[in-house]
Amino acid sequence: MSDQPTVLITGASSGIGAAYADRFARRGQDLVLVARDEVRMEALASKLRAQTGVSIDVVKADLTQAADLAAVSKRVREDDRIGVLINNAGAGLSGVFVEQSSIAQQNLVALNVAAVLELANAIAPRLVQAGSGAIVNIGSVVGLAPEFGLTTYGATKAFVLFLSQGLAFELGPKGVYVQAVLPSGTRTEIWDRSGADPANLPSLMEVADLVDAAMVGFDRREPVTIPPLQDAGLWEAFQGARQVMLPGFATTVPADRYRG
Ligand SMILES: NC(=O)C1=CN([C@@H]2O[C@H](COP(=O)(O)OP(=O)(O)OC[C@H]3O[C@@H](n4cnc5c(N)ncnc54)[C@H](OP(=O)(O)O)[C@@H]3O)[C@@H](O)[C@H]2O)C=CC1
Ligand SMILES: CC(=O)[C@H](N)C(=O)O
Repeated sequence: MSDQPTVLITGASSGIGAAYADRFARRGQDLVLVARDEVRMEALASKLRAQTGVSIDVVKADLTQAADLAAVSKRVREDDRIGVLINNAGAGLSGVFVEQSSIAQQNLVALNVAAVLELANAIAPRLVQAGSGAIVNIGSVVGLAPEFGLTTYGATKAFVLFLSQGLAFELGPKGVYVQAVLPSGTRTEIWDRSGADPANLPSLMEVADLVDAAMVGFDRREPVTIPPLQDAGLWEAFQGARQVMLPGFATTVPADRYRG
């Protein structure tokens, strides 16, 4: 057993989550892999156990199902070897808002929002008590861009960014590191799964490049890591513009433009 914290990764059966599993295993950290496809996770776990010698548990769970989410949440809450949560499981949703069914939107929110929130909620008190550990939430640049037209998906990812920034503000001073990772288009199965038109795919980053960049941000304890953003100054300017507004919210008087 490793003396480093165990890493629980949701959505570890493919794509970004599987790449995270590979990177943390190569750092010698034990893993808990969570997703629905047990066969794929077992295959990944066998390979990584053989290559790295780490211990890996596989947990089959559909995080949109209350009983499965509760079981994973209980594990996160109670297993004090788990010191890093990678909140990665997520899905996309193709089509325009008026054509998406309410149930499809609700399922998306269950996975991309409710499960992320529940697992953060399950681990945070324990990490605060320990004064260490990390929560990594996988958002998306789409959460910054209503103009991309992926309204429901983008809204879930805007939630992930806000949650991460709020948690960083609350938990950072208590020794817990919180990172939001905002990929843009990355070559994974998400496009196929969400029914995206292959003819309209954006240019895609390779998943290994995305996760290696995210790990650089992780090691630097960066609060928000945006691997495709070439000019970090743009993000800083965006944050600065937002923060300039904040003191002005403390007023009891409506702005002049709203007074007749
Ligand atoms: N690829 C991209 O372009 C981008 C991806 N992202 C985000 O990255 C994250 C990972 O996606 P990515 O690797 O690209 O896509 P993949 O489709 O390859 O991976 C998604 C993972 O989530 C798991 N998953 C899906 N539904 C459920 C469920 N109901 N319960 C439990 N696990 C589930 C899948 O496993 P299984 O089917 O076995 O359950 C799989 O392991 C997502 O949050 C996504 O929004 C963000 C920006 C860009
Ligand atoms: C489905 C998508 O839109 C993509 N994964 C992204 O977040 O860029």
